[in-house]
Amino acid sequence: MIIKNLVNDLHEKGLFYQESVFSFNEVDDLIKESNTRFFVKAGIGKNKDIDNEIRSDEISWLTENESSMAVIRFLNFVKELSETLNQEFFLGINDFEAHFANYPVGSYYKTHVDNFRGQNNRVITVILYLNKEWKDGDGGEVCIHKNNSEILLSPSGGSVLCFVSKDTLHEVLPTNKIRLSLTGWMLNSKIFPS
Ligand SMILES: O=C(O)CCC(=O)C(=O)O
Ligand SMILES: [Fe+2]
Repeated sequence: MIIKNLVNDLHEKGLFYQESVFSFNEVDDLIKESNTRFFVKAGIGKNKDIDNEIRSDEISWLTENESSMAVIRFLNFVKELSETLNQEFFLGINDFEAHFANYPVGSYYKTHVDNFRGQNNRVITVILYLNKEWKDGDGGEVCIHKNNSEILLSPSGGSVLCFVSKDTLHEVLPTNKIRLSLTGWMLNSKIFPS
């Protein structure tokens, strides 16, 4: 059901957001998994330049051989979604990349689209938020800029946000609490030179 709603919303609005897609148990397992991992400061663009003016989160990429059941559940969710999107819209999705992202207090990610200049192999962005008990005032909302309006969404635990990567301008507002997520991109292999 979730997958069907998700595909419909992506088709009609280029955007899907829903709370409680993953349970608090699943969120807990992913938080535990993130605590075992090594994070590095996130970079910008192909060269991974560090620029604290643009983004100040820390990330830990998933690898080819993840063994945590919680991560595998997330990957299976993405696989089912990619297969459905390919069947319905021939998007040619054939790969996936993802990282945990940890935003320390005060950090943010300024307005951007999710493709490096001259590349558009990121087709759909999928984010699972891992913050239990997120309240108004905690900041860290994701802000989507669309058709001259702004949509503010909470990074509350278990919520999933998906959008079309190439033309969705978005940003992460400064967070007042540590903010954790699992962020990924469904890829197709087409990379066009700039
Ligand atoms: O965590 C979010 O809400 C968005 C993160 C983001 O825009 C990115 O990692 O490209
Ligand atoms: Fe992004």
